Amino acid sequence: MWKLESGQAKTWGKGAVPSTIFTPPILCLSLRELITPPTYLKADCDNSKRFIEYLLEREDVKEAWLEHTEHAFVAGLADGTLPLETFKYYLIQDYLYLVSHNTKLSGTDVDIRQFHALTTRKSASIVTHINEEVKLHLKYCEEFGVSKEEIESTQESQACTAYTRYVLDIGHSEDWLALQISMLPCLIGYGEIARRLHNDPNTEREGNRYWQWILNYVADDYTEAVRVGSDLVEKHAVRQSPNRIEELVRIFVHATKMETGFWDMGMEGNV
Ligand SMILES: Cc1ncc(CO)c(N)n1
Repeated sequence: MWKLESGQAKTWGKGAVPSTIFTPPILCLSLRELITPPTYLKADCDNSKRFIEYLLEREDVKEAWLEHTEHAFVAGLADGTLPLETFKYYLIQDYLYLVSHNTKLSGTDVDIRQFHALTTRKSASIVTHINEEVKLHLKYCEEFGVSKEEIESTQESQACTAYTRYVLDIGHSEDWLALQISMLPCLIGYGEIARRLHNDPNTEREGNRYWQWILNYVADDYTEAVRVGSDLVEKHAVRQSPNRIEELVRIFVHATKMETGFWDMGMEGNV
């Protein structure tokens, strides 16, 4: 994030008139950076590829992405073999995860620029959707015999805490786009997993108690949230320098590993 160095503050004119002179970030970029298109728009790339597509096809992203989207937990949802207690524990933690994102990212208890921006810009749709998902989740938990009281008396797992605090940390220490990228695996991952399982003829439908989970994430409201969130990232990604893209990719990979950690936590039970 760009901070005002103490040496940058200057008094302007006579008396105590304002002001701090802020060095715009653009001055700190080299000319080369400014005129070089982002790596994924270079001549040797297929320019029609959008940023997210480019991201997911990168060798250094692919492995982490597959580990998350094709996790054993996901396979257990697809064929219905995931033990019920495992799923219930995951569900509780997922609720705590969503609530944590919801309250912390909605700007209600964090007063920093990015979070205000999140609630006031269109990107709020991501947070708004989380809001919706929280409500849905409670109903879904009930169907599995998990009450609100049980959820609220359960401690957050380490994986849950690590993930939500990582996103918060990016929000505090980086800028708005970095925050969006740190939430991108969360947004697009479940959408991609559910779409794949939904289209796969080998997925158990009848008699699979987790089929509804798949349906939840192919539902219109979720796919719409994915579309809006993705479009927003696309819009801003084209304006980033190559160095910045590399930084964002690192954030994306880290957040993806946090998603995998969340499934691991689900499989391993109470950690
Ligand atoms: C851990 C996790 N990632 C993504 C989603 C989708 O919003 C979710 N509910 N939980």
